[in-house]
Amino acid sequence: MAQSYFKARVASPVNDSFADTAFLGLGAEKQLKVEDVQEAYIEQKEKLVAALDGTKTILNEIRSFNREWVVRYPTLREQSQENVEEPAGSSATKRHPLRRSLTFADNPASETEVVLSSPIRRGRRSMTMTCLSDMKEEQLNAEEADDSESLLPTSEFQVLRLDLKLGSHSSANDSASLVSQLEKNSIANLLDERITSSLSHLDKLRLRVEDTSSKVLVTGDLNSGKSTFVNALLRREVMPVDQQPCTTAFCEVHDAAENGGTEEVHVLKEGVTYDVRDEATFTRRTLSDLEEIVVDNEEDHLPKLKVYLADTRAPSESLLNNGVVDISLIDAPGLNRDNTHTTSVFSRQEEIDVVVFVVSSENHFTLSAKEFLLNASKEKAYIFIVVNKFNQIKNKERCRRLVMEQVKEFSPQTYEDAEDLVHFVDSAAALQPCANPAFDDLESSLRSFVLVKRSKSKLQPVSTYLVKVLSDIEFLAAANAVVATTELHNATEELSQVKPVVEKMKTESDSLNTDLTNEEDDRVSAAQSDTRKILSSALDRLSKGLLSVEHPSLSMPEYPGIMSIFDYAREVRRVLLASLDDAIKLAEDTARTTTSDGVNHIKELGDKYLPAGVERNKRVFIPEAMFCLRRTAKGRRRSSVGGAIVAGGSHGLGIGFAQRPELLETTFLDLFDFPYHLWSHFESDEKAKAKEEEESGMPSALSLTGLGLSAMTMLGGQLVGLRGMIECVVRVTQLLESETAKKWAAPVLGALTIGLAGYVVVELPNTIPRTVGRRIRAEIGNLQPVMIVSSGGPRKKDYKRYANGEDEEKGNGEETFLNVHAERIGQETRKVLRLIVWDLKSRFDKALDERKSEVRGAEEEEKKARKAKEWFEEVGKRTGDVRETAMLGSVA
Ligand SMILES: Nc1nc2c(ncn2[C@@H]2O[C@H](COP(=O)(O)OP(=O)(O)OP(=O)(O)O)[C@@H](O)[C@H]2O)c(=O)[nH]1
Repeated sequence: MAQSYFKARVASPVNDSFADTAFLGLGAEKQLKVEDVQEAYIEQKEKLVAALDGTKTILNEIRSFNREWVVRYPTLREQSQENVEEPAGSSATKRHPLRRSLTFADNPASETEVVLSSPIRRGRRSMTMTCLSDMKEEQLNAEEADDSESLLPTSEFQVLRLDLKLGSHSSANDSASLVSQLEKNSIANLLDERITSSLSHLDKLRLRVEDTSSKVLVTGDLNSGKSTFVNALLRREVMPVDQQPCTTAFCEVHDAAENGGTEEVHVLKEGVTYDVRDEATFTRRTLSDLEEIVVDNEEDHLPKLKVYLADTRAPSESLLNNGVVDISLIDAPGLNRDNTHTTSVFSRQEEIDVVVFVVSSENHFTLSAKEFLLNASKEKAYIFIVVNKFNQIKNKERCRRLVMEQVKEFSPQTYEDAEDLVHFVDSAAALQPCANPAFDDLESSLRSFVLVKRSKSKLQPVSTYLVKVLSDIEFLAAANAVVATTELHNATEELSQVKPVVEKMKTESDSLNTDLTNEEDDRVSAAQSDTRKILSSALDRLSKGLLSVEHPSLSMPEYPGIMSIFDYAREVRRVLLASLDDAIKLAEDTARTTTSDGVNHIKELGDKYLPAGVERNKRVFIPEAMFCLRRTAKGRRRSSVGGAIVAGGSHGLGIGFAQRPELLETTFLDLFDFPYHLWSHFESDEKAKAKEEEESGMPSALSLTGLGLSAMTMLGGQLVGLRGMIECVVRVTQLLESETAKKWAAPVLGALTIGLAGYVVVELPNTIPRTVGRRIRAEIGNLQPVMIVSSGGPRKKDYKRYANGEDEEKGNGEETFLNVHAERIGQETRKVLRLIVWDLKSRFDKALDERKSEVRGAEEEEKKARKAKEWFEEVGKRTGDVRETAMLGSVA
């Protein structure tokens, strides 16, 4: 297997084993070692390829996971001792060395205390993070002990770093303003872009690892002697050399064997992939054209050349024709020529395996040189340094010392291996035929670095990059696992609070409905029955000649004397009717109180059934608004708006009966309730007949007789009680039939007349209120018309029922009166209660729906957070494993 990595045998006529040892310039006894190195290289290369693929898979997974769960970009900060609060009950006296403050770019103000930990797995460590609040003291102590023997894991981004200008120096205000600019999603997008570019770099690295050839980039400051150095390696003056800056192209020097043994120059065409066998991809030129092609090109157009050279030297001496791997030497433009050139060189260094940096011993490292080297050392731990033009330096030791100090600064690992990697030579002298041991030593080291230590020169950069990316992923995964754990806790906590509320509300929904229905029905029934009681008692009192209800502003009129008896009867009628209005008002006031109690109780039910945090009904109930007229938009008074019911027609409430002209009409019957007296003496059919007459308004013969007698007695200047008058007529008739009686008739009649006159004078003032009251009570059923109006307009049915009791048993108008008012007041009560009941029900239903959706949301969050937590933990572990593979692959 190792053989396949040796240079194509067609180009090397010697046998394998001889070639391997001889070409490498090693003794035959070292042959075994070379093969071992090749074997190890292949093994390491395969591991690295696996690690590369594993890393790509993980990065791709993070990208797609980033779409469903926004991956957060974390920052870890050391804490100052005084800011640290120990967890309650902790006896720890000193702060945990791995304790950090975890913040996120999208919310820098919020910090989570975490402890980094590195569980030992197969001898390697991979980072995990635990919230301090989730850790027990023993765990803290164990971590501390563990840490004392180990290195801290990487906790800062190296490759996936986003330039968000965040850091320990940013003030709280800066952070706060940053939050508004950098939302979670935009940071996630930036991270996605960073991952994408890292993925494309991994692709390049993979190609490089798979590529059996090695690319050696020769770069350095302008005029430092790069072309001279390449010529010295080739022992030919091929690359144009000038005292003034001249190289303005990338010249990639290959063994002519790769071009069928022909020495020539291929100028690559832009935009097409170069193929040595496809002339369409390049322009063929001769070596003598090289100077013309390389020198003075436009700044924005640096041609790429393939220069094929036949190195006539033995494979043991030649770098190009080495018999092991295809090597290409790239002569690049000087770094500090201008920006365009420098940037181009910077970008090329990513795809090459070995950087040979040529520095003039006269100038040491310039600023651009240091910048380039610092950048290159991020990936390439080892850099081959050629300190050129060394012969002309007088104080060579000082030059060595100063150069080495600088090397140590930008690449400590190169400094460690300085004997092999840093060479002080004179390239120009190497082109002379005389011996140049320093350059020979450099050449041997470079051959060894490129050929034998390929794992160091070719694989190490890949491994270094991979380890950095994987450490970043571990950090990212660990921090996001903390976020997911916190979100999981939050969701679980929210669920534990909201779920019981929803369950309670679900079970209580029915009982709330029952309570509300009962409350409404009970209050309406109470209002109706109170109305009945009040009005029924009012009618009873009326029939006894008393005010329906006691009222401070209402009293029975004084009896003015017999001469104003009609006026008295009219006034009595008006006062009694007004008192009936008061009774209705009293019934309404009682209903107001009942409704008010109902409203308060419903509010209490709201407090009982509505969960905390739900806004209560803040509307204030105004009882006075019940049974009130409201004005319409046009200013017309409506008998009812919103269900107010008007008793008393267009006169409105409270001035109903007492203002109705037909009710105020006073007749002789208010003085002598003739039918009433007749009922006491005649059979029931007569009673009905009389009542019928009264109702129809057509007096019968009897009532006419009564009327006639009343009129007669009034004409005589005296009033006689009806009962006495009738009795008198009956007795007189009986007496006239006997002779004895005829004798006594005249004196008896005279006495009777006197008695009757006395009775009228004394009794009549007392009987009028009773008579009028009884008559009003009887008239209640015949009221014409009483407007019963609801919010939907007049209700004909009620109108009729009240008007003539059509639906009721005839003559039961009083019952109808009670029913209509009980129903009216009940309706108004129900209307108010129903509104507040509806409000409470809707609040309850809305709150239940909201909490149900909160539960659904929290369940979804919990599910997502649990999945994310498990996912990040799994990715963290997997990344740790891949990192181990990547690190194993780097053994030189
Ligand atoms: N004495 C001495 N002169 C050298 C050495 N190397 C290069 N020079 C001279 O330095 C000058 C520049 O050499 P180049 O090889 O063209 O330098 P370069 O770095 O390729 O130049 P650019 O490609 O233009 O950046 C030439 O005059 C060389 O002769 C050396 O090792 N010793």
